[in-house]
Amino acid sequence: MGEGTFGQVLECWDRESREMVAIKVVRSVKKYSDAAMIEIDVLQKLARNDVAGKHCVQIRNWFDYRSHICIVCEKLGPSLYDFLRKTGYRPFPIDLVRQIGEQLLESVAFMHRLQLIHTDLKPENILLVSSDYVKLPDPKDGSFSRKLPKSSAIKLIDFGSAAYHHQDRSYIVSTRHYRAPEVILGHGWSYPCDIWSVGCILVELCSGETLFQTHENLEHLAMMERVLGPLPRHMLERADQHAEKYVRRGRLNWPEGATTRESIRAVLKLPRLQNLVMQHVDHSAGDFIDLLKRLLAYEPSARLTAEEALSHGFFSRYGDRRSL
Ligand SMILES: Nc1ncnc2c1ncn2[C@@H]1O[C@H](COP(=O)(O)OP(=O)(O)OP(=O)(O)O)[C@@H](O)[C@H]1O
Repeated sequence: MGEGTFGQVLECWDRESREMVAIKVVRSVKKYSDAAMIEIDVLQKLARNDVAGKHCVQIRNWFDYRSHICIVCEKLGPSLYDFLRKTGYRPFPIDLVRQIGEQLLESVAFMHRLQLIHTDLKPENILLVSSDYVKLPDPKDGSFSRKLPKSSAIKLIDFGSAAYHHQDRSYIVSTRHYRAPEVILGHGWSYPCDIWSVGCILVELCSGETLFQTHENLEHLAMMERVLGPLPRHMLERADQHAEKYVRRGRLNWPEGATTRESIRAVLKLPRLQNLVMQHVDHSAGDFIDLLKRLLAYEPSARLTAEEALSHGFFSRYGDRRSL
């Protein structure tokens, strides 16, 4: 069902419970086995606290097979990334973005209440519960070629990088595109780094494209400034020894520090957040833009918490319609 540096996820038939399950078979390398044991611990804690099992993938069992840690979980559907990829990166309608966004924030709020930070939220780690989809008429030509999930129900997976609030929080976290500015600038991080990732994910669902498509720190920060406005001086001035080279006289060293002309062009090509959203959303665009600005606030302490975000007008002003 999936493959990575950690090992493989296999679809299996559980003869005792008579159901299909997903088994994560971890490579027999100490680094990965240790991470898997942490993931098991987190999955068990989540399961104990989420009796209805609606926020996160449910662990069924685990065992050690010839020094491969195997984690047995309920079988879920495709990831949001897989769904987008298979449908040609076609943006999701705003009502679907709202339903997914609300559940995502509920799951993040649930983790944060348990003092857990996911640290690797991205469309690959958000799975649709069901693989069923509906075909809808394409507004352009009327053909039934537009695929959407039949149900918007989602759950989080991949707790291998989850961290407790009280742990050391100085190392680099998150997959590049979903990484918060305080992580890049080496300020240390906490719950707000998950919220930044949620902001990036919601933009991606509504546009079909990764918001910050980059592989380099300075270019990444320049992209943020292009979409969201200038980074505050006090944040730039607090950059650690690895990041101080991105700052000159209290501002981002851009475009002077760019490595190529393509890089400058890639940044210039990006629209402001407001324009980006307006290109894809008709109704409720105002509420959506306001929510995104608060999820993508540079200053971590100014960013909404998951709980606060759930009370935002983008969710409260519209009815809850789980299935389309
Ligand atoms: N319960 C599940 N049901 C269905 N598919 C799953 C399930 N768990 C994992 N997968 C698939 O396997 C992939 C890898 O799983 P997971 O993200 O847990 O591994 P990982 O080591 O953390 O991967 P990564 O290298 O992306 O961090 C997922 O992206 C998903 O496609």
